[in-house]
Amino acid sequence: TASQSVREVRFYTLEEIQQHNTCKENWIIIHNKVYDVTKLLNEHPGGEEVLLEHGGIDATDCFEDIGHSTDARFLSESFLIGEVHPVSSWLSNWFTLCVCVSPADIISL
Ligand code: HEM
Repeated sequence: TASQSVREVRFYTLEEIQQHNTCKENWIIIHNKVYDVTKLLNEHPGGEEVLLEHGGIDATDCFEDIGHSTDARFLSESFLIGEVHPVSSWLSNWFTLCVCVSPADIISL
């Protein structure tokens, strides 16, 4: 039916994404999209270390610096679970610009 073809976007705040950075789960952010790469860890050709290092945070620069192939980008789709909530993302950028700290630092206080 028509309703089934509509893909809903699940939004996550940066705080929620951080909460899934545990020894059991590994969520990362690439271009404002959220990926649960827990099941990729063992199979990632670049190793699990780089993914773990970016758990709960933005891995866009690292992902792009490596120059991932088209295949890798296609593969990433299967780990996509949502997007960073726009307000959360905006606030984070604002904090980083104006206060030179990330909200994650404040939350951890
Ligand atoms: C959903 C996310 C990701 C997927 C599906 C993925 C997939 C892949 C694949 C298929 C390769 C083999 C080379 C290629 O096809 O381009 C690769 C290599 C690599 N990836 Fe990823 N990757 C992801 C995220 C990341 C992130 C976030 C980082 C860095 C923090 C990273 C770092 C690397 C490195 C260092 C290599 C090795 C490059 C080399 O040996 O020349 N990857 N990845």
